[in-house]
Amino acid sequence: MALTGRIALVTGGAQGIGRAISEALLREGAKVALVDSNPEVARECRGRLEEAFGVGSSLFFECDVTDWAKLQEVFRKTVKHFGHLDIAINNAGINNEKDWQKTINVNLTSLIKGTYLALEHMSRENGKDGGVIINVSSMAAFMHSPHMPVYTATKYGVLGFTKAMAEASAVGNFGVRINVLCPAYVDTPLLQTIDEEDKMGRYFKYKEELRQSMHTYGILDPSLIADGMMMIIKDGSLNGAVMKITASKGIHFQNDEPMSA
Ligand SMILES: NC(=O)C1=CN([C@@H]2O[C@H](COP(=O)(O)OP(=O)(O)OC[C@H]3O[C@@H](n4cnc5c(N)ncnc54)[C@H](O)[C@@H]3O)[C@@H](O)[C@H]2O)C=CC1
Ligand SMILES: CCCCCC(=O)/C=C/[C@H]1[C@H](O)CC(=O)[C@@H]1CCCCCCC(=O)O
Repeated sequence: MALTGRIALVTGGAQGIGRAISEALLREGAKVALVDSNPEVARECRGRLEEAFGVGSSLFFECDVTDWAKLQEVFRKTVKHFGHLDIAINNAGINNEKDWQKTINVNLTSLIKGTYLALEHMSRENGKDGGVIINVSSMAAFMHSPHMPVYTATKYGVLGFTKAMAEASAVGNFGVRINVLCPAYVDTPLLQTIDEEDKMGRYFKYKEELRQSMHTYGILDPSLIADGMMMIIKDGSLNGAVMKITASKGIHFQNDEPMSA
């Protein structure tokens, strides 16, 4: 998919991985709707992006992805403003083992809703022209840790949901490629949550072990995750792909064992 004139929507787009992919998309001539619940980071991000890529290349929506009505409105306004939607990246995610139900609501429930909204505006089922969806899981879906059990559960859920939706899209001829991306540790503010007792709750006492895990496995730059996302966006053959990104192997894919009869 060449990106000039393509329209992307990125949740959690104002910081970290979401900001990295938003910048990468803008550099390649796409237009981006950034959806984020944090007005401060969004304001700073907007200033930088408009300075670098011009006013009008991006839209900013202050929206908590758990607010269903607002999320519907954001998708609707994006399509109304730009005319169509080609790329949806469900990236927004948190780590909060204390308020673990919020973690499920942001990381999984709202990602499911974001996927369905993207299909509403992209699927051939609805007379649209197709597109690509990237859902962000984690290597926590392959190497669980005792420190973040609910975060881990949400990332397992994102993996399974996305693989199933890719199959549904193929069977239903949606014309939408649906893929999942599983990074290891990435150098973003999310990692600071391991030092916050109000986020780690009962698992706060394990923070040194988590630090050691980060040291063992390394911490990736967000730009590498953006590179992986761009690969998925540009490779029209990818549907149902599970992209892993680690320090040891870089960008690579999970090869599923064939289903046995
Ligand atoms: N940083 C890491 O080590 C890894 C992160 N991931 C995943 O990557 C995704 C992005 O994470 P990071 O960029 O690291 O986090 P981050 O905390 O740096 O950025 C997340 C962005 O999402 C926004 N956000 C959070 N909750 C929101 C909500 N309810 N509605 C709208 N926006 C919301 C935040 O305001 C922030 O701008 C998450 O799904 C995370 O689970 C996966 C593997 C590793
Ligand atoms: C602190 C909140 C952000 C958590 C980021 C994340 O998703 C971390 C995942 C780790 C999980 O909690 C336990 C792990 O071991 C995950 C990292 C695994 C890295 C594997 C690298 C393997 C390799 O390099 O071959």
